[in-house]
Amino acid sequence: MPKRLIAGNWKMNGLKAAVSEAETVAKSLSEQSADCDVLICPPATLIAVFEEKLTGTAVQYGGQDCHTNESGAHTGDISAEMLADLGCAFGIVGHSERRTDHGETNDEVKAKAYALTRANVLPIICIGETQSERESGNTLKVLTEQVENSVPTDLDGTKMVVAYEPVWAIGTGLVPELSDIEEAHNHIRATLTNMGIANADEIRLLYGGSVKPGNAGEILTVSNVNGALVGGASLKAADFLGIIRA
Ligand SMILES: O=C[C@H](O)COP(=O)(O)O
Repeated sequence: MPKRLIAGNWKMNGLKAAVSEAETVAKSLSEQSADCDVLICPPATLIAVFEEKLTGTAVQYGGQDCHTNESGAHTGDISAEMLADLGCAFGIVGHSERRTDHGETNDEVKAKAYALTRANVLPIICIGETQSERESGNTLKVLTEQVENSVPTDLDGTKMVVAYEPVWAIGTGLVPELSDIEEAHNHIRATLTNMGIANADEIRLLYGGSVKPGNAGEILTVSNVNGALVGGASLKAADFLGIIRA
């Protein structure tokens, strides 16, 4: 079974003072190690501060998005190489907020995953159904389509992470039944295997959507759940540590 990954996504939250929360997490892990990898993806404005404060600690850090090109005239964008330059271990791509706010397609998400791989940054590829897709009984169909079209087939399974985030569970306090999470994760694993991806059984499948200290323990026991992608609860060290220790 792959080593668990507990990843925090700060989204568009956090000024410089917030880095102390990440430092508190790192200090706690130095006093008592955790049986999982720990990652925080701050806003791009803080990545250089993370490099300064967290290099050499047990807290890895990463980006929330990247451009597909290495450099060029793309105002406001950041390349995978720029993330690598600051020591980012991972990069999130295809988060539902990027798909919604910026109209990102599966093809673009896949291209971004390749860009990260080019720069030796591990992609965390996000997928997940909307509420209406779930209500119309199309959850597994949507997941199949997203996995088949967002995940590169020629990357080794140890070199990527897939995050299942039901869109309706993000930031709402709503969480699927554990049996629904299990069905989705088993389906995602089977789809990745059917795609012929090498070491598909080693791909870490994260669950994301209203993960809190109080529900993380049971979610992390679900078959084929190899970690969590945490939004709101990753902003405060106490909450994030509660999930890491769950
Ligand atoms: O990337 C993280 C997810 O969108 C989950 O966010 P949340 O934990 O605030 O629901």
